[in-house]
Amino acid sequence: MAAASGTGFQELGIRDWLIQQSRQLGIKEPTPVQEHCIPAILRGQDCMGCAKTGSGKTAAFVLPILQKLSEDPYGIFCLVLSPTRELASQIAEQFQVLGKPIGLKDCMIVGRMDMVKQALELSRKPHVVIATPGRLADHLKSSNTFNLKKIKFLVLDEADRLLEQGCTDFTKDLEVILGAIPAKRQTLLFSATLTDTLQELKKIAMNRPFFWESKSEVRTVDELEQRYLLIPERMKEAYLVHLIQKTQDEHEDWSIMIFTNTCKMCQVLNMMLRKFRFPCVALHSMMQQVRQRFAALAKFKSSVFKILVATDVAARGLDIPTVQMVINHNTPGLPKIYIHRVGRTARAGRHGISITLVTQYDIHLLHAIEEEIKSKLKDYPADEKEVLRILTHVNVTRRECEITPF
Ligand SMILES: Nc1ncnc2c1ncn2[C@@H]1O[C@H](COP(=O)(O)OP(=O)(O)OP(=O)(O)O)[C@@H](O)[C@H]1O
Repeated sequence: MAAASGTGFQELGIRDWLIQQSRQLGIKEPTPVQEHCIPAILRGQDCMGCAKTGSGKTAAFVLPILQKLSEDPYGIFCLVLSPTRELASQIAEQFQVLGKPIGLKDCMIVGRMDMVKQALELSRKPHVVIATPGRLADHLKSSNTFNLKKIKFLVLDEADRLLEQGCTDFTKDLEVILGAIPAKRQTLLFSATLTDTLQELKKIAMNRPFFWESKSEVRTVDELEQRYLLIPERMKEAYLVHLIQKTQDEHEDWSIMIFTNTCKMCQVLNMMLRKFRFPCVALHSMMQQVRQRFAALAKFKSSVFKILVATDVAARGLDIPTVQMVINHNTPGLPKIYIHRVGRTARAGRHGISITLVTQYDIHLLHAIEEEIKSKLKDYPADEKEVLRILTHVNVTRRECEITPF
C-alpha cells in the first residue's frame, strides 16, 4: 500500500521490534491514517481516525498500544470494542501476531461462547481484551472476578456502528462498560464513516481528541471500480448467476462477496447458488452456532469456497484480501452501509469491483449513495441475452429454495 509521504514507522516513534514484526504482515511503510494517528496516540492524546475502508486503521491503533504496553506491561491494559464477533477475532489476530515478541496475552469476549471459560480468562488478567459490547456488559453485571478499573486504552473500532441504534442496539451495553472503566484513559475511535455520530463520539473521547480524517473528497478508494445494474426485481437472481458464471469463466483465481438485506434472502441465495454448483457459503446473524459462523468465514478466507453470501454482519471491517468482487443483491438504504460493503474489496491498494443491483424503485437510493461518496457509479455492461436464456431456470430454482424450510 502506498506510504503517505515517505515517513517511516521509525520517524513516527515506533520501536524496532515492532517494525520487524509488522513486516511479517506486509506492513512496511505507514499508510496516511497510521502516519497521522500513531504519533498522537504515542503522545498520549485521545484520537478519532476516519479513513477509507482497507486503509490500515487496525494497525494504526494496535501498534502504538503494543508499544505502550511493552513499556509498562500489566493486565488489563487495553479494551477494544467491536460490533461483531468476526471482526473481534480479526483484531485479536493482529494483536497476537504483532504482540508475539512481548508475549502478549489477549482474550476475546464475544457472544454465544462459553461464559464460564471467558470469566476464567478475564480473571487471569490478559493484557488486551477484545469484546463485543453485549457479552462484556453481561460479564460486568454478573462477575466480580475481574475489573477494568486500570485500563489505559479504550478502543472503539467501527465506532459509529457501536453508537447507532441499528438492529443490534449497543448503547445500553456501552453505558455499562463506560461506567466500569476509569475516566482517565486514552480513548481511540476509528471508522470509515464517523461523521454522522461525531458529536456523540466526542462525548466518549473527552480529552480534546486528535481528529484525523483522510482529505479526499471521494469516500471510496480509487482502486475500486463501482458499477450498477438497473434491472427488474424478478431478474435479479438470473443476473446474479450470470455475473458469477462470467467471473468463474474468465478468472482462475476469483472470490466474490454477495450482500443481502435479510437472513432469509441470504439463506435462499446460498441454497440456490449451490444448486447451480457454485462453491458458496453463507454468513448471517441467525446462524446460531458461533462455530458455524467462524467455520463459514474460514472456508471462504482459505478459498475453499469462492463465494460468501452475507448480511450486513459481514459488511464492516472484515479484511479478506482475495475478495475481488462485491455484489449488492439489494441497493443499501443507507449510503454508509454501501461504503462499508463495497469496502470489502479493493483493500490495501489492490484492485476490486463492486456491482450493485438496482431496481426501478431504488433509483433514489442510488442517487443518495452517489451524493454521499461524491462519485458516480457506472452502468455495468451485462449480456442481457444470456440472462434471458437462463431466467426461467434460475427463477424456478429460486422458488424451490424459498419454500424449503429455513
Ligand atoms: N502500512 C501498511 N502497508 C501495507 N499493508 C497494510 C499496512 N497497514 C495495514 N495493512 C494491511 O491492509 C489491510 C487492511 O487493513 P485494515 O483491516 O486495518 O483496514 P481498515 O482501515 O480497518 O478497513 P475497514 O474500514 O474496512 O475496517 C490489512 O490486511 C492490513 O494487514
